[in-house]
Amino acid sequence: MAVFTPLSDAQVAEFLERFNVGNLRSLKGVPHGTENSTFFVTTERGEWVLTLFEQGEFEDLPFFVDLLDYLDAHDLPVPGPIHDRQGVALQRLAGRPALLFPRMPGAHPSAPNLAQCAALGDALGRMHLVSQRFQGSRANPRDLDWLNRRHLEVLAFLDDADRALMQAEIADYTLAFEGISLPRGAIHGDLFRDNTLYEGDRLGGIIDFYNGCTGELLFDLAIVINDWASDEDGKLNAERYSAILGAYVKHRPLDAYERRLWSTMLRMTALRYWLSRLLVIHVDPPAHDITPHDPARFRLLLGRRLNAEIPPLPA
Ligand SMILES: Nc1ncnc2c1ncn2[C@@H]1O[C@H](COP(=O)(O)OP(=O)(O)O)[C@@H](O)[C@H]1O
Ligand SMILES: N[C@@H](CCOP(=O)(O)O)C(=O)O
Repeated sequence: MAVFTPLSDAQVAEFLERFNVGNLRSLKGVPHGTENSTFFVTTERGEWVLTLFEQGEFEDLPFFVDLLDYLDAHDLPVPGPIHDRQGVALQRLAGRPALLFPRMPGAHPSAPNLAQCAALGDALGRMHLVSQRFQGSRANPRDLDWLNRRHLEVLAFLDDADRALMQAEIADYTLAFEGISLPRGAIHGDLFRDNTLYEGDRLGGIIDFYNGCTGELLFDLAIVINDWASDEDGKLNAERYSAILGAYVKHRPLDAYERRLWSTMLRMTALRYWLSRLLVIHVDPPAHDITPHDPARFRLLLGRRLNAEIPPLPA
């Protein structure tokens, strides 16, 4: 269930008059979102996605609009927000902040093949190349400071071994990253398979930029590898790993510090999701009735990254 604020045809038809997108033909609530109300809208001019923002930091919405405008202008496969006849993207509808997007083609890849992995690495490399010049700024809401602060709230829910592991890991990351400055820019921040759409091997779109921020580019890349290149048992799949990274480094080669901190970043981003999922279950239950993601998946990934050799990075 992901339409938290229902909309009538009449409301949406009137809303569309603000834009130059044609007249409403059909409106359909999207069932599988988790945070916002999402609708597929068809007009005689095309297909659109209407998002009503239900929660989160509304003051960050202008950052997301600017970032998507910027990436769209640089030919990245993202839904550039539609601006109204006055040039304004961010709207209000049914008492909620609202954005209208083009509907991107395709479906989420649950088991991406190597061509799909390469397409993702290529797009992410291109994105990070240009995102270093993006002028907007939003601190990474899930950075090491956040880990240091918020892990304290879940320690009581862990067994002794996991509690010791989480504390030792965060202490290790704090030491490893101290005084080091990695290449930074705008990042997606949550680039899981279900935030992409593919038509066959072609990447049709990268969506859901609401964890987008400015931070370390390597953080984004490590999130991608953990989700896209891990097998069911949590081990890294060497082929998918090489396909993504090989395509990525053609656009943005990694520097010496990034190479040195790569395995630490893979562990840190695994722990980031272990922690955020534990927080959802034990500390901040969602406002709506949705099934929480399983923290055990990222506990497993963290264990694998600690105990198995990480394949070499491509040159
Ligand atoms: N621009 C888009 N093009 C195509 N489908 C989209 C687009 N934006 C969202 N969707 C679809 O709507 C679903 C929910 O959107 P999303 O922004 O991920 O919401 P939530 O943050 O609530 O999970 C996505 O999984 C996707 O299927
Ligand atoms: N994709 C994430 C959810 C988003 O992360 P959050 O820290 O903003 O909750 C997941 O799979 O857990």
